[in-house]
Amino acid sequence: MSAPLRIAIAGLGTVGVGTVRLLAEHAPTVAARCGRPIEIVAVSARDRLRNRGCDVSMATWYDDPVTMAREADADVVVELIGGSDGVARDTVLAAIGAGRHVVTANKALLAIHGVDLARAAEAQSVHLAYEAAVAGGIPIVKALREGLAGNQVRRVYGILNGTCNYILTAMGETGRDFEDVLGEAQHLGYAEADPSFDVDGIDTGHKLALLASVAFGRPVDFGAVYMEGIRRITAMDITFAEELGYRIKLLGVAEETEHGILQRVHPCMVSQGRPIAAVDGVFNAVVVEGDYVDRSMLEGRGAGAGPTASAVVADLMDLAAGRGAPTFGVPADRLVGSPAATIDTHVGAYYVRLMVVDRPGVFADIATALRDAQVSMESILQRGHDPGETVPVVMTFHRTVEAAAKRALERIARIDAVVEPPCMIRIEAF
Ligand SMILES: NC(=O)C1=CN([C@@H]2O[C@H](COP(=O)(O)OP(=O)(O)OC[C@H]3O[C@@H](n4cnc5c(N)ncnc54)[C@H](OP(=O)(O)O)[C@@H]3O)[C@@H](O)[C@H]2O)C=CC1
Ligand SMILES: N[C@@H](CCO)C(=O)O
Repeated sequence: MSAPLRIAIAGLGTVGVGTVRLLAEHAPTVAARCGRPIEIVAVSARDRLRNRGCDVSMATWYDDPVTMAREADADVVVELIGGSDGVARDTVLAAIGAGRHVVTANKALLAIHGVDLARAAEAQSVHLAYEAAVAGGIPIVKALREGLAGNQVRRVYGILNGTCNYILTAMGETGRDFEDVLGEAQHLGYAEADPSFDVDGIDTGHKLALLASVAFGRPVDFGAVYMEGIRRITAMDITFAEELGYRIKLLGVAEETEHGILQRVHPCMVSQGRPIAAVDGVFNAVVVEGDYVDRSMLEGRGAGAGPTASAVVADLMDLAAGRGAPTFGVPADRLVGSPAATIDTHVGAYYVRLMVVDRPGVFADIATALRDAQVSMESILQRGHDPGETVPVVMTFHRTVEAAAKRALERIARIDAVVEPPCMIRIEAF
C-alpha cells in the first residue's frame, strides 16, 4: 500500500471531532477504498486542555492553525473552524500558499471568497474541496460535478439548512416555541456559531450560491441571493398551511428565468404530496432539474457531526486516491458570468396572513388594494368572528409577479384595521 495521506485538522469542534472519530473507526475500510491510509499528523484548536472525547495524541498540537497550515508536515489541511474571514481564511490561504490541498466545510468562506481561493489553489496546483459545506452528508457537489455533468441544469433547489428544518418540523409537530426548539438544535450541534445565520436564511444562501456556481458554471454570486428567514413563521401559519394542503419549508432555489439566474431563499409552501414536503427534522434534500436527467433528488442529514464528517472524509479519500476536480466544476477562469434576476421578477402564487381588527369594510379595503395592484385572489378565510377583536385573515393569490404582490401588500399594510405587517409565504408548484 502507498504512503499515508498526511492531514492536519484545524478545528476540533462538532465536525472536527466527528472527522477524527470516523477516520479512527473506519481506518481499514478507508485505506482499502482509496489505496492508502489517512493519517492525522497535526491538529489545532483554541483550548488545548479541553477533553474532546477523541484521541488526537498521535498528532502534533498547534495553538495557531495558520502556523500549522504553513509548517506541519501534511499533504492536506482540513479547515473546520468556520467564518468567512479571519483565522479560517488565513488558514486556507496559508495551506494553499504552502502547496497543500484544502478540505473545508466552511460555506461562509467559500460563498464570499470561493472564486479567489479556487484561483489561488489552481495557481499552486492543489485542490480545494468542500463537499461538507453544502447539505451535510448529501454528496451533492460531487453529484452535480460528476454524475449530472452532462446536463444543462434548469433549476436546483432544496432544503439546505438542518437547523431551520428541525425547527419548522418541531414547531409543526409539537406547537413549541421557535426559541425553545432553536436551543435544542444548538445543543445537538446543528446550528452555526451565530444561529442568526441559520434562522435568517444566510447559511442557506451561502450553500445555494455554491450550488448555483457548480450547476450553472458561473462565478459564485452570493451578493445576488435574495434571503428571507423563518423568524416570522408562527405555529398559526404552520396550522393554516396544513389546512390548505401544504407544508412550510425554508428552501433555496436557483433557477434559469427569462431575466437571468434567480437565486432565492425564503420559506415556501409546498404541496403535502411532494417528496420534499416529507423531508423532516435535520434532514436536507436537494433536487436538480436538468434537460436530460429530468428530476433527481438526494436526501440525507444536513447537519451534525456524523453526516458532515462523512462528507469531509469523502473529499479526503478522493485526494488520497489522486482524484481531484476544479473547485466549481471547471477552472475558475472558465466560469462565465451571466445576468442575475431579482426577486421582483419572480412569478408565483402566494399565501398571506393578516391580523385585522374585525370590523365592517375591512375586506372591501383589502379587495380594493388587490384590484389596484392587479393581483387576483384565489381564496380568503377569516378564522373567528369577534367584532372589535383581532383575528387572522388568510388569503391566497393566484400566480402573479412578485412586484405586484408586494405593491398590494404595502397598501394593505397601511389599512388601519391591519395591526401587524402581513406575513407572506410563497407557494411553490414543485
Ligand atoms: N455543525 C455542523 O453540523 C456543520 C458545520 N459545518 C461547518 O463546519 C465548520 C465547523 O463547524 P462546527 O464544528 O460546528 O464548529 P464548532 O464551533 O463546533 O468548532 C469550531 C472549532 O474551531 C476551533 N477554533 C475557533 N477559533 C479558533 C482559532 N482562532 N484558532 C484555532 N481554533 C479555533 C474551536 O476551538 P475550541 O474547540 O478550542 O473552542 C473549535 O474546535 C463551520 O464552517 C461550519 O459552518 C458544515 C456542515 C455542518
Ligand atoms: N448550521 C448548518 C450546519 C450544516 O451546514 C445547518 O443547520 O444546516
